[in-house]
Amino acid sequence: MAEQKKIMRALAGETLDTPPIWMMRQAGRYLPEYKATRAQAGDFLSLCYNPELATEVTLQPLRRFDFDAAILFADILLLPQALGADLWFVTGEGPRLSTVTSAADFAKLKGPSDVHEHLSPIYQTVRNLAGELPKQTTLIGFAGAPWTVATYMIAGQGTPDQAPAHKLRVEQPDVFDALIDLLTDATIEYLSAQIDAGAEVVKLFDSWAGSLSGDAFKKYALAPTAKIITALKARHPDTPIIAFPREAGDNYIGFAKATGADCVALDNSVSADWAAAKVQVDGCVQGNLASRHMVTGGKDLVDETRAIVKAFSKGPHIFNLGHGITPDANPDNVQLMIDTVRETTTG
Ligand SMILES: Cc1c2[nH]c(c1CCC(=O)O)Cc1[nH]c(c(CCC(=O)O)c1C)Cc1[nH]c(c(CCC(=O)O)c1C)Cc1[nH]c(c(C)c1CCC(=O)O)C2
Repeated sequence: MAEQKKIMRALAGETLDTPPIWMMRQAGRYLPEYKATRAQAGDFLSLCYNPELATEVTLQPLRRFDFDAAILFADILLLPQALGADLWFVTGEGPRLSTVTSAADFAKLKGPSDVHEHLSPIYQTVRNLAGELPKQTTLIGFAGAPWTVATYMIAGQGTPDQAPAHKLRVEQPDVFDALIDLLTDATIEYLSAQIDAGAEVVKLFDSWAGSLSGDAFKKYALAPTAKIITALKARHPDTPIIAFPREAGDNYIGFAKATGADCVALDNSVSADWAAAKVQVDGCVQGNLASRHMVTGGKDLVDETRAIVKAFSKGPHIFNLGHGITPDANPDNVQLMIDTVRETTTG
């Protein structure tokens, strides 16, 4: 058997001497070459839907840095667009969507298996990448988790507290539940097609999971994730799945077991020592260096990177940031992080 890629070994539960590394938003505005390709595409969405240029920006960080994975260049909001929502990005502000706040709005959306034609350029990008990536590099596909995607569809934009989504959840539970169910089924379709196109791992981003608690967390973060993972495992039993219930806090405990995820990605609000004891006991974890170190660098970056590698050294671990790298980051700090991880022996 050919030697397995490091990420696949960690996801299978192996403890490695040095953890594999990749970085959320590794293709992005901190790289001048990304900005140049985005300008060539015209705007962010045109870049996402252009397989040739989306392939190019996915590969750009790998030319600079020896990462163990590439993540498909796309966005979690392409799925709502495929379901019929209007989507546009306001420069300097972020995404805007047509809103879903009533049964009538919901009725206008398409069905789960109607998404493929709209998303076919994304599948083409995955096919391109599967053919072009170096053989030691793992290709990660992704989607937003239903709750997080719903927060954008309901509010029509990002919100600090997800209040419009909570309001719909409480005041019109039938509409809210129908939207979560539709997103759950459409996400199964979308990720399954990414796997068919060549994604070796898929990741579910639940960026706003931390605003759910108690039964609401179980019903809208945990249960949809479990349903998606169960359906994907039935169709693609050998494809590992990473779940990222960001800022879940104590709800990280038991999340992998309850959902069937092969790996739980950790934000940087939890300490690595706590997560090693409470979360890594169930399997692979990913994370959890604060993104600000990619801006500030120096001794602080080195110390914190070493501490994270050490804390997770007794079990399977994929080194990553706790959230995406920001546009003001310095690429030299990314190299310093990689060098530090690989110089820190975990034995
Ligand atoms: C919530 C969310 C979105 N998108 C995503 C999430 C979940 C992860 C998270 O919490 O960050 C996920 C995402 N977005 C993007 C990727 C590509 C893969 C990667 O490099 O990680 C991934 C995995 C590209 C992107 N998605 C976006 C950019 C910046 C767009 C640009 O070039 O102007 C990139 C590279 C835009 C985007 N897309 C979204 C927002 C809120 C914004 C605006 C904020 C910002 O500008 O950073 C929605």
